[in-house]
Amino acid sequence: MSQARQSVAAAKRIVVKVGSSSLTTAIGGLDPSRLDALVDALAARSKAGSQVVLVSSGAIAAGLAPLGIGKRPKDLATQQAAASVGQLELVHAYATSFARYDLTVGQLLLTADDVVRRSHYRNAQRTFSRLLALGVVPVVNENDTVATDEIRFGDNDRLAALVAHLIGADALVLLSDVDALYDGDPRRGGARRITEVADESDLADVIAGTTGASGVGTGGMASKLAAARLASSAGVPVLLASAADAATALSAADVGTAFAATGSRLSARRFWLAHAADSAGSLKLDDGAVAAVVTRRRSLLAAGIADVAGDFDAGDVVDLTDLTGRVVARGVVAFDAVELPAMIGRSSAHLAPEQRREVVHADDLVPLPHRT
Ligand SMILES: Nc1ncnc2c1ncn2[C@@H]1O[C@H](COP(=O)(O)OP(=O)(O)O)[C@@H](O)[C@H]1O
Ligand SMILES: N[C@@H](CCC(=O)OP(=O)(O)O)C(=O)O
Repeated sequence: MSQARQSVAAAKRIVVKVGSSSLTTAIGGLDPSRLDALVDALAARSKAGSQVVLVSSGAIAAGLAPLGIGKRPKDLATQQAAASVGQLELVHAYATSFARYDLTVGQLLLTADDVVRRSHYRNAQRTFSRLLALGVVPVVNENDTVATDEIRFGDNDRLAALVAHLIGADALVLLSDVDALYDGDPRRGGARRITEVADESDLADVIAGTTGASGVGTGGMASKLAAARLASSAGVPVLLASAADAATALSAADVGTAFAATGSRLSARRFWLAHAADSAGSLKLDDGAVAAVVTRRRSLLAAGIADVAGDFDAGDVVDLTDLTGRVVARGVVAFDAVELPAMIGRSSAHLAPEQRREVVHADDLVPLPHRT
């Protein structure tokens, strides 16, 4: 059995994400028998001593039937109305279902702001940890009713990966309507199941579609793959499996696709910087500066900057790119955007005394893995 599967089986703290398509019926609305089957598996895990956090989609899908709407609406206002009605149905169904095992659920609705702003990030961390200490099963979703297009996570796979790191989970399980990652969309036939992903090379031939079969979810396999990469590169092993296989998936059986943790666990601050924070602009680095910050983990000095874009203030997060525009790192910038153009390309000796300091300090800088 692979290390990743063992980690899922042994995880003391585990985040499980389930997609809309795994909770709803073909004619719309929640499917109580599928929801109960999922809760059976999660409750068993909880009774066995693990802390379980459930990230559940399905608010919009669950709201369609009560509102007499036939298919997933395209406009944001109707999606929000459906989520408003559906989220209530969803948590009520979970509360009732977990109560069969004397387990209490708590609802946590997050917006992107809750992880983008550092003070909010810490606050969310505290809430999770208190809920878990109290033996509650947190049921998490995006706060769809207030999220606007600009501030949306947009997909719960990413939200689940962020939550897994936020709470220091030992493993992340992504449950869907498909039983594994394949090298191509299995609906087309001839696709091969990927059982283990040890590193990026195992994903070289994989084509992940951006739409699901059900029409009720978002993002398709592409968003699951992105989330699995995000979590595994930050030290959290991931198992992607079918919701119908939840019980076996949680007990290390050979189902689904297991992603080994590739990177080391980042501190909460570095993870936030790399994956959650909004970037307010970018700095284009020459080759020497890229090598200095990415390979040698040095601070970024004005001399290595070739160009500045965006309207940021000192203290904002910016992307650092190479000369081709590829993002190689992110960091907290120490100068306002208006001040930098006159400084870039100059060595310290040619800068005013108050400008002779790092533009991005090494402690505030995270290199990003190269993605093809
Ligand atoms: N390479 C792939 N491997 C597996 N499934 C894929 C792949 N490419 C596309 N898909 C499709 O993605 C779907 C899962 O996405 P989606 O329905 O959005 O899930 P959920 O609602 O669980 O978030 C599968 O049903 C499958 O048809
Ligand atoms: N927050 C939305 C779900 C968004 C989402 O990512 O959906 P899915 O692709 O089914 O996991 C909802 O509850 O309807």
